[in-house]
Amino acid sequence: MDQLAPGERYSPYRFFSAERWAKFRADTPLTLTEDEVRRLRSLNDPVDLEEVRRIYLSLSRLLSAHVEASQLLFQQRKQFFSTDDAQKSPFIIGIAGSVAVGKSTTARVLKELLARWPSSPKVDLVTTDGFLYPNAVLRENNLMDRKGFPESYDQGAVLKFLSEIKAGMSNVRAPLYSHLTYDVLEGEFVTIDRPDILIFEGINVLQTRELPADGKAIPVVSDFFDFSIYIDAPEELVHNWYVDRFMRLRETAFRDPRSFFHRYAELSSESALAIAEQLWKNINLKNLRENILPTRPRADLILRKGADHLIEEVALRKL
Ligand SMILES: Nc1ncnc2c1ncn2[C@@H]1O[C@H](COP(=O)(O)OP(=O)(O)O)[C@@H](O)[C@H]1O
Ligand SMILES: CC(C)(COP(=O)(O)O)[C@@H](O)C(=O)NCCC(=O)O
Repeated sequence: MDQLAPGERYSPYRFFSAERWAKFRADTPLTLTEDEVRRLRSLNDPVDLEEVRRIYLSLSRLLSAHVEASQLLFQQRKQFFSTDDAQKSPFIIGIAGSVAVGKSTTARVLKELLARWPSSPKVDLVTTDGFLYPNAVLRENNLMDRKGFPESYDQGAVLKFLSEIKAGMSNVRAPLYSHLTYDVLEGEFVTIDRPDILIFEGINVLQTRELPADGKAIPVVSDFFDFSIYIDAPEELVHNWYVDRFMRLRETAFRDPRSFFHRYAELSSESALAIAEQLWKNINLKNLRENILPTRPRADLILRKGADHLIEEVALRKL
């Protein structure tokens, strides 16, 4: 299951090497600078302007075609219903993938590229960590070792948020999370006010649930998506990225006394390494195998990374 399917004939995807994919950029202009990319990337993610040129410009062009097509369909629906008062809802892009695979960098780079289209769309980005239950609730329910698993999120709040966004409502609030305190920021929200495009990023966004026996289906998060992306990489590489990042954070963020992991800043590197390995193996790897990787075949587009976070292969769902 670790390789993307090599045979295209019976696959729902078309596969492209990064080099072939880069050609679909056509005349899409490069609207970011090296400094901007550096500012957008996460700790330990070496994405640079060349990677934006190679991968993200073609992706931006593809997404532009999808957004245009959805606007056209919206106009046709209006004609179909002979109505003029239909509310245009935001185009929602979901981004999924393992912890430490680099979702945040991709989401931020895309947000900037899309916002710089000639039509200057309003693009917002929301991450799902704000919808995690607060640590107090997780502790009460013995779920601290299940952070990131489906049951650690307030799924009802996620669905309410997305259905309000899709209904075209203004000033919809999303809760916020702090990686520093490792907890939801109580009473802090970001307000999303009718964007043209919303990027919704998190490990769990393509998850499904069992079909209800009574036929009364509750929606899943991806029911609200117009396009979905899964960021993929071999398990061993993601493991290395997680551990390397943890060791870098130990020298930076963990030094802050407010950091949940502050106590690890003073540990020997061997002990810190052992903790990182434990967090990876007992929580994030388990979650990747049980809940995240199984959702990969649901994505419209899969970006497959190799060493150094560089994308080596792109798989696009056939129409
Ligand atoms: N313990 C931490 N302290 C500070 N920042 C963190 C910590 N863990 C993760 N981050 C940052 O949070 C963001 C999200 O990380 P993560 O959920 O692992 O997803 P991804 O690496 O796919 O973007 C990244 O920008 C990462 O650098
Ligand atoms: C907060 C996360 C679950 C990521 O959540 P997401 O933003 O994808 O909803 C993850 O960064 C995390 O904290 N995992 C728990 C184990 C660990 O400390 O690495």
